[in-house]
Amino acid sequence: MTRLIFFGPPGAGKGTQAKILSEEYGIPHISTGDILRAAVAQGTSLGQAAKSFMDRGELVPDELIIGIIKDRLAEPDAQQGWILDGFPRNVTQAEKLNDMLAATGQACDRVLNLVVADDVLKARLLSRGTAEGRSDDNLATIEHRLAIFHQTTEPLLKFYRAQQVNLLAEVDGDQPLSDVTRDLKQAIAPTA
Ligand SMILES: Nc1ncnc2c1ncn2[C@@H]1O[C@H](COP(=O)(O)OP(=O)(O)OP(=O)(O)O)[C@@H](O)[C@H]1O
Ligand SMILES: Nc1ncnc2c1ncn2[C@@H]1O[C@H](COP(=O)(O)O)[C@@H](O)[C@H]1O
Repeated sequence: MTRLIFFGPPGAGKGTQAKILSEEYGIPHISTGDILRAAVAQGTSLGQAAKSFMDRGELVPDELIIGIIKDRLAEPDAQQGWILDGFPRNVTQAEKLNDMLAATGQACDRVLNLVVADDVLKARLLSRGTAEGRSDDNLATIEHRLAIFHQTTEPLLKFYRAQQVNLLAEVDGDQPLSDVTRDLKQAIAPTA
């Protein structure tokens, strides 16, 4: 059973690595950002409610996000484990996740913190904006997303550090892709 949270700032490589390891471990990659972008593209009520927050680089209100995660974690494919990417992003979300897991006798196995410096992140996100056309990958919104990360999301590290010894592991995300994957695997299963 593998239940993992990929943690880190925008552009740290959470999605890239989650895709690789979800295939390797045979567990779903659950990205709240991907779910929201799909909802925006489909014009659903969730997408309409989330769009202006996403365009500004603000966090979408907790009640919307928590509902998404609750429904997604109840799907059959999520019963054997998962990789969360982009959730939780504040202490309220982390507490709700703990409550949801406790209600079904589950727990997170590892929180993997991908560490990358802001100047590297900015360069990565600007080039992703050019390559993939993600509308929030413009300089002003990138800078705001980084500020929100440092103000609101990064304090979660203290929350997880206080939860349980060895729950949180730090990985250098500023290395070639395969080295990051290797270090993540080592942090997930140190004896493997
Ligand atoms: N180790 C790496 N070295 C160089 N570039 C990388 C590395 N990992 C990811 N990238 C590139 O950086 C960009 C951001 O990566 P990715 O989308 O995986 O980040 P993320 O943490 O999921 O970001 P966000 O939270 O904004 O969605 C992508 O263009 C990706 O190809
Ligand atoms: N967990 C979340 N809480 C609030 N808002 C969220 C969350 N996950 C995604 N968002 C919104 O979507 C964009 C893009 O997210 P990425 O994880 O970078 O793909 C983010 O800026 C929030 O507006």
